[in-house]
Amino acid sequence: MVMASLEQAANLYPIPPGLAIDYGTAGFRAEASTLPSTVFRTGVLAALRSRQTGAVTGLVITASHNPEGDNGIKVADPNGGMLLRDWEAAATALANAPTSEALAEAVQQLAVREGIPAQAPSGTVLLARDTRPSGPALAHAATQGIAAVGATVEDRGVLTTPQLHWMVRATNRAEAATEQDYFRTLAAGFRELLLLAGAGRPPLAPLLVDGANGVGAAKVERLGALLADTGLAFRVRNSGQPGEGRLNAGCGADFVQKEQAPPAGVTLDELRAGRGASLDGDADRVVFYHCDEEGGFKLLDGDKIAVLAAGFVNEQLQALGDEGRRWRVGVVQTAYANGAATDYLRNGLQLEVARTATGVKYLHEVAVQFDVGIYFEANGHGTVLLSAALLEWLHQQSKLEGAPERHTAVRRLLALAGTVNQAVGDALSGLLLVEAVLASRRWSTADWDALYTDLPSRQLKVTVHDRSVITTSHAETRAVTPAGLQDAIDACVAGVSQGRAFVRPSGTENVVRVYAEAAMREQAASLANEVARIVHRLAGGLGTSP
Ligand SMILES: CC(=O)N[C@H]1[C@@H](OP(=O)(O)O)O[C@H](CO)[C@@H](O)[C@@H]1O
Ligand SMILES: [Mg+2]
Repeated sequence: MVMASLEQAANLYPIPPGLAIDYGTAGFRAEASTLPSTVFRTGVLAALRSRQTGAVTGLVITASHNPEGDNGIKVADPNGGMLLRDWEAAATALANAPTSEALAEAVQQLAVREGIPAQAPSGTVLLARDTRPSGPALAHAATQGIAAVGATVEDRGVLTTPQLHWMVRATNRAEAATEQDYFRTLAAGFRELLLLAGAGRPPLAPLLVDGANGVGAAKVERLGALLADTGLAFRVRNSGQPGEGRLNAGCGADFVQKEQAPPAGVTLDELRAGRGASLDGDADRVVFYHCDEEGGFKLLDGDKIAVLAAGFVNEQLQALGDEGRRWRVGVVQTAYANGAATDYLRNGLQLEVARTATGVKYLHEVAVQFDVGIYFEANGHGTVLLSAALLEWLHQQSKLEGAPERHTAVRRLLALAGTVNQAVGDALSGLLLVEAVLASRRWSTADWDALYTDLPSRQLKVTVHDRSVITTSHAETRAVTPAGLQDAIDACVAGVSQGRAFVRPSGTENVVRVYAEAAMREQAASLANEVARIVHRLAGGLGTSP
């Protein structure tokens, strides 16, 4: 590596005064104008990771559900998953190195620590961005960073986050890895699942899709066009076209899930006729909703998707008898999972449920330990992963003669692995997964919703002077600091029927998140309010108390 050229290139991207940025829940995120140096340096890091592993890595420029003026950057590891956690600290160190000399030094240290030989292959990074106006300039900064350490960049243009992750995984497996291949793979899996649903199934109902005015809108249109002959009809709202609203403003998966309300441009009346779904700003999350019998808005969140997927997988494995039952199925959730969902998975479906900290990188790590690992955050970010051993066994089984039900189960599981992105959570996969399972089961949205009843819950955000004063333990369900915070929360929860509440600093926004659930809606809301006031009082709240 030629450090002089790195230093020279880095001089064009000086770090803004006072910058302190952290590789958080899902990469770096901040107001876009503060990001060029961070993005340049993350380009350097992704190139080094590629060089170290001898495989391509990926970079996506996006701030997902954040407002349009923010942006960010995430690294895709060679397996298509999130950046190895060991490397996150290096990403933070590189981003915060105060001068270009300090950056070169940090790069040297990383090269030594990770044993990256000077003569290693130069490295290749696949690059993509979402639709934010700040994207092209930041993509240029990333390109410069990648080039500064002699690696090659392949700019794939505007893509969803999961598309880029899928491409990284496919490239490193020497599989076809263009965007067209991505669409073809998902579509082929979906067609197979529909075929196996049998001739008697009702036609697919049209689905309203809220594209959050982001990258997912155009991609979902393309997917829909490819599958039009199956009867799948996406009616896209918040498409980001001129005249529509702004990215994530009053729409998108995060808004709908947190507010438990329909997105802009979708009325309850329309939902009476069919279900809707909302993607987030980079299309790695999806939540569904419908209008219930009382005429109210009902959310079907990531927990509901996990339950639907888990039940379907479970049923296929059961159909394979003792041999099927020897494969371990596990569902991974975070503390935000509704208590009723966890209960249904454990006691209704008799499945193993694991719990991790927030952020799909943690869920994914645990999910890969199962033969079928199903993970979804309540906000709709997740996927279904099938192990290599299970896939190989299924391929063998698919070649054998056997009872038709057995054969169907094998083919369904294989089709699932194509439909559902095996690299990361993917909203487009989520749409197809839900539609295919509902069609297979001949279920309406109401049938799906009726599997279990969510405990009422409420989420709030509190702005504090420094959110890092809150530290947590037990998968973020207990506050360790500041002193007295957890005791005060415990005291509030104590009197509430089926009450549960926790707080944690967000890793993507400058807020503290409050979660509360309880047997009754009003109790969940007042518990959340009370806890928010405690946070404001004990953790340095800004402005007036909530
Ligand atoms: C409560 C919640 O939804 N938190 C989200 C949010 O993280 P925070 O660290 O809570 O800001 O964004 C993450 C990235 O999309 C996602 O993984 C996570 O689940
Ligand atoms: Mg996202």
